[in-house]
Amino acid sequence: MKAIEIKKDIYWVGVIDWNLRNFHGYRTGRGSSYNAYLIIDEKITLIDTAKESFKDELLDRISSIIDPAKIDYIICNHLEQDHSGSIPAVMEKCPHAEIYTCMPNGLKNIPKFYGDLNYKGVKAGDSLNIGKRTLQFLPVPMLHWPDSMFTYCPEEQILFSNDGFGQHLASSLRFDDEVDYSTLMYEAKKYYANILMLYGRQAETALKATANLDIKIIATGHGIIWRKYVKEIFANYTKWCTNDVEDEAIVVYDSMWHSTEKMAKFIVEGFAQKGIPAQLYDLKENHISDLVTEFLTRKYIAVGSPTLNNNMMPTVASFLCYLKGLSPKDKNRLAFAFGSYGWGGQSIAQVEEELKNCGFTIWLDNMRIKNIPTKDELLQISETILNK
Ligand SMILES: Cc1cc2nc3c(=O)[nH]c(=O)nc-3n(C[C@H](O)[C@H](O)[C@H](O)COP(=O)(O)O)c2cc1C
Repeated sequence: MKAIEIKKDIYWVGVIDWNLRNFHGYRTGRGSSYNAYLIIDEKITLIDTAKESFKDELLDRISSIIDPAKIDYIICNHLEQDHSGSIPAVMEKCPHAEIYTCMPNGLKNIPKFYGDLNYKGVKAGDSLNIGKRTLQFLPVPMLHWPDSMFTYCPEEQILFSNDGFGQHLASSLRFDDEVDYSTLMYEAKKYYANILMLYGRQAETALKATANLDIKIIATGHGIIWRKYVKEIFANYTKWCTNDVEDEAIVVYDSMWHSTEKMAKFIVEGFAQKGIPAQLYDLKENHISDLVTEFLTRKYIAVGSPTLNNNMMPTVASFLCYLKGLSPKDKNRLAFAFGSYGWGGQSIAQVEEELKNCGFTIWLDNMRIKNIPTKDELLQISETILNK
């Protein structure tokens, strides 16, 4: 396993997780990578590590450039184990190295992960001279853990952004101009939606903190390194974190006997007649992590469930639980609930309640239809949307 030079004396020494398909519930259909970077300077510096199970691959790539015993500094931009898990394995090779982590939370928490090692805390404005180069630390708390930080190298104009701007995308290629642009941007959007959407304010702060930096390369902690499309990924992050949505709708439902499904189709029809593009998703066929990705840039959301044993269907509950956790709590997002029922029909109000808990504005009274909808009832649905 060889290191890949991304700039003179700066190497990607990460690992590729080709077969990763589930990252704590986020479906990662294209795998991922855990990117680490080795800087050869007067002080040899390793930026981030990798999941513990990939430690041999990481050490192999480092060893293709230098003996890991020579590492002086390890920068831990984020404590989560996919980036920090190989710290003990690396420290076994270079026991005198110093580990830099963000203050206060990184420094406070890291001993619970890796015991008593040689930790140094850094804060906003701190920098570390490593020889010809300097590393400046930019804490980005809650993007997406309390200890998260970016590390910037002004001499090289590289931002080591850890989870920021990352994508779960496994590839033997390392740079944005080498891979398919729409796949790359879709995976960056999916990553933002599933990991960072609830931290929009923190993302905005992070963007402001980097606005005055000259950044030619964003060396991410996952996936592909940005060098050609730096402006584009910054522009998209600005859109995503400010809830700059399109006048488009997403309709999500489950259905046992197709009645709620019929309603869903006439909801899409109503949006289409109104000139609002809408996409329809059956929760039996679609993964919630794909649906929140679609939701990210759409203004309208309609969620439907028939009543099952006095409740909404578990698939719908799961989707709403996930959405509520990630929700940007944006009042400009417009929502409503719908569903078919047999007698009590409790599911529809439950769905509406969860949409309120997501922080959305309820745009339409919920739509309830007893048993199988008639043609007239279905036409009424699309007309209600059209006339709103
Ligand atoms: C196992 C089961 C449990 C149900 N429980 C309820 C219930 O508690 N309350 C209710 O109003 N309807 C209940 N229903 C009726 C369905 O909500 C009704 O048939 C509805 O039209 C189904 O919509 P769908 O075709 O979208 O699945 C139940 C149906 C089934 C099959």
